[in-house]
Amino acid sequence: MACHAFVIHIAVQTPLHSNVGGLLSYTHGHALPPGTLVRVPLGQRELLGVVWESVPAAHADLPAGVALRPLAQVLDALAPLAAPWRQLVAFTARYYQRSLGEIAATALPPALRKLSNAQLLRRLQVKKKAAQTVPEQEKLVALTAEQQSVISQIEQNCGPFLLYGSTGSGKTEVYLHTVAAALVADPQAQALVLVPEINLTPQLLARFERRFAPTLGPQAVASLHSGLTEAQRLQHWLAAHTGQARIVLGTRMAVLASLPQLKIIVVDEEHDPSFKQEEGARYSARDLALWRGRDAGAKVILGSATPSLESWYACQQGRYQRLDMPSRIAAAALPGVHLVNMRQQPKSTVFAPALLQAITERIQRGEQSLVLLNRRGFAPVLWCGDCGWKSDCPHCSAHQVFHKGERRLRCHHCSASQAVPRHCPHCGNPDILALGHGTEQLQEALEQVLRNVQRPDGKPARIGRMDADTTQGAGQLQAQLAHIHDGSVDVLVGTQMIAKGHDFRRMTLVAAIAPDAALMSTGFRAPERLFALLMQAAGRAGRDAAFVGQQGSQPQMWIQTQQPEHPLYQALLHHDYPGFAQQQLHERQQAGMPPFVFQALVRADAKTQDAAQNFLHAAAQHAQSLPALVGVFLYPPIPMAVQRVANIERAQMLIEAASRSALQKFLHAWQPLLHPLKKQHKTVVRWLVDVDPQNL
Ligand SMILES: Nc1ncnc2c1ncn2[C@@H]1O[C@H](COP(=O)(O)OP(=O)(O)OP(=O)(O)O)[C@@H](O)[C@H]1O
Ligand SMILES: [Zn+2]
Repeated sequence: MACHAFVIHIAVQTPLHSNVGGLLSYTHGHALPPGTLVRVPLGQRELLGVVWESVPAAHADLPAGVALRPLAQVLDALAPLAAPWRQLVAFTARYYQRSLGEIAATALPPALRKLSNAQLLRRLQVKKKAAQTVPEQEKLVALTAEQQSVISQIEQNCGPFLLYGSTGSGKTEVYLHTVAAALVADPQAQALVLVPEINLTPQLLARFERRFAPTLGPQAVASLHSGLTEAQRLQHWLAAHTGQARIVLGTRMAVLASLPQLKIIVVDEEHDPSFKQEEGARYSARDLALWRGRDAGAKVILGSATPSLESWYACQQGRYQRLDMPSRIAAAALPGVHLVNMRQQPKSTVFAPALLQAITERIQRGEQSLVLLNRRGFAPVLWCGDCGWKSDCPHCSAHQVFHKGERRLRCHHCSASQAVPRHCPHCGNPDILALGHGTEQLQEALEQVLRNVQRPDGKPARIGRMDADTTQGAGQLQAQLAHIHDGSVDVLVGTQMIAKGHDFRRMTLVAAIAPDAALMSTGFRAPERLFALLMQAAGRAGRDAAFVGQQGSQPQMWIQTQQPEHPLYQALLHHDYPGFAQQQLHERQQAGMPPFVFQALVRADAKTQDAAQNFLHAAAQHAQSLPALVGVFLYPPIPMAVQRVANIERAQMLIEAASRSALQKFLHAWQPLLHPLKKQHKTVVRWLVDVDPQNL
């Protein structure tokens, strides 16, 4: 008996939905500090878990007849995860309606699951010996007046701050300075810097390393993102947990890192939708950063040239402090915006002649242009003019996209692919047409029309492309970015991935080829997203005032549209984010949409649409008996916009409340009723709750 004197409650990731609040109990000879990592048996397997609390067996209040199993192993090579980290995990689980164990497992590096205590100990020792080269100290630039003023505001106030700074206004320099100030003020302090996309990490990482590694050592800056190997991710996570890493830079997953001395958090491009995790635990890294900062007493700086309407509104309410940097560095001009009325162009026009002329002149002068189209592949659909056949995905309610280079049709929802048919599979017609355009086709078209255009060195123009298809392989992304920076690409065709964050120095023209498609989209966030995308894209042009001046060039943003009079484009014409935000917030308030209401979505996936909707109807029925339903509105279940994916029918039900706490209270009361419901609806494959959903 003495050897099992304590019952230890452990956060473990159990099979989905089987255990809601999710602590499992085991026995151990003595109490363990909360946050200790352990390995526990579950069925036939052994899983990683985190100690939540230890209770003397005599007081454990267990149901009679339950025999607990002992812990398998205590990983005490590692210091326990600190209380603030556990609070963050607990908050995330509670707020996003997940189990503690799932969030803890999401937050820990996967490699930890496989290591024994002895192996872990070895890792910790090896890591200390690892020698790395220290980059050369970067030369410090003189701060602009706007940068100075913002930095001193951050020093003197608590925040949270919204750094509303123009594209190319030097926000990165503000981050570097405020991080440096926090690290100097406290020799143990740690900083967390979040970026939306993995493709933005290499250059920012290099920047932080050049600034900090010479003084703090090569291991002071660590990165956390999905592009790391399991071994790297473990090593970087350990560096953060042990305090050796003073700065952790990463994508949304980094917000859950163990940072025992966290003093400052930066969320760059805070408006970006990628901060929201869209599968598993659907958390918003930006929102968690704000919670974590408040809880840990760390300053939080959100930065953007096109803030989210949520953050903009929070400033208006006085919840965040807004700091402005309206000017670009070295008085560089924002690009002049040209709206091309495509109603006045022949129907088949892909590039307006005036745009091609402007691109041609830039190639001849040795400047770069960026051509933006948010659709990869060659054409979104193949079509037979004789019988009306279309390249529909057999498994999804979507077309399969034509990828010409690969000679395949590929579904962007389920990844199913097949060879491109030579004849119409229905009627045998050999003339199948590619409808619409993707980035692959634009690249081919530009290679064709610009084939006789020469660069200043007499060589033919080079057309590059960057999208999810060209950047899959290891190192491809960095290699392609390097080509753009060293000037070996003259025109770059790409999707939204190249439109934001990058500091391209030789780019003087950006063109959005067919942005109207996004205007037709039904989601209420579509205008906000489109405006941000276009303004960010425009922000890639003319960043280097000296280069523009020496070239005698003019930075330009071209927009090809059927609706030049649309208020969104008119606001863009004047780079008027505040005007656009005001108009959008007004509309949202009138229509009762976020940030004026709070939303959650329940989704059900099933073999048939009826089954999915029936589950949601039953869920709504169960809600009627709950007192917490007061002030909460349940909309009727509807099919999702893409109704079927991989042969699974999907339905959703929107839940709305005027206050966050009313919504949370309701979800907490309701969720326990939904778990048993799944058992009654056998054809429901899965269901999930998405709190503060971004895609409606
Ligand atoms: N004080 C300064 N003096 C000279 N150059 C500066 C200064 N501050 C920043 N820069 C340079 O200005 C350029 C733009 O800065 P940065 O990339 O930080 O812009 P940003 O505000 O993050 O823009 P975006 O929102 O488009 O990402 C960079 O090349 C940076 O090195
Ligand atoms: Zn499919």
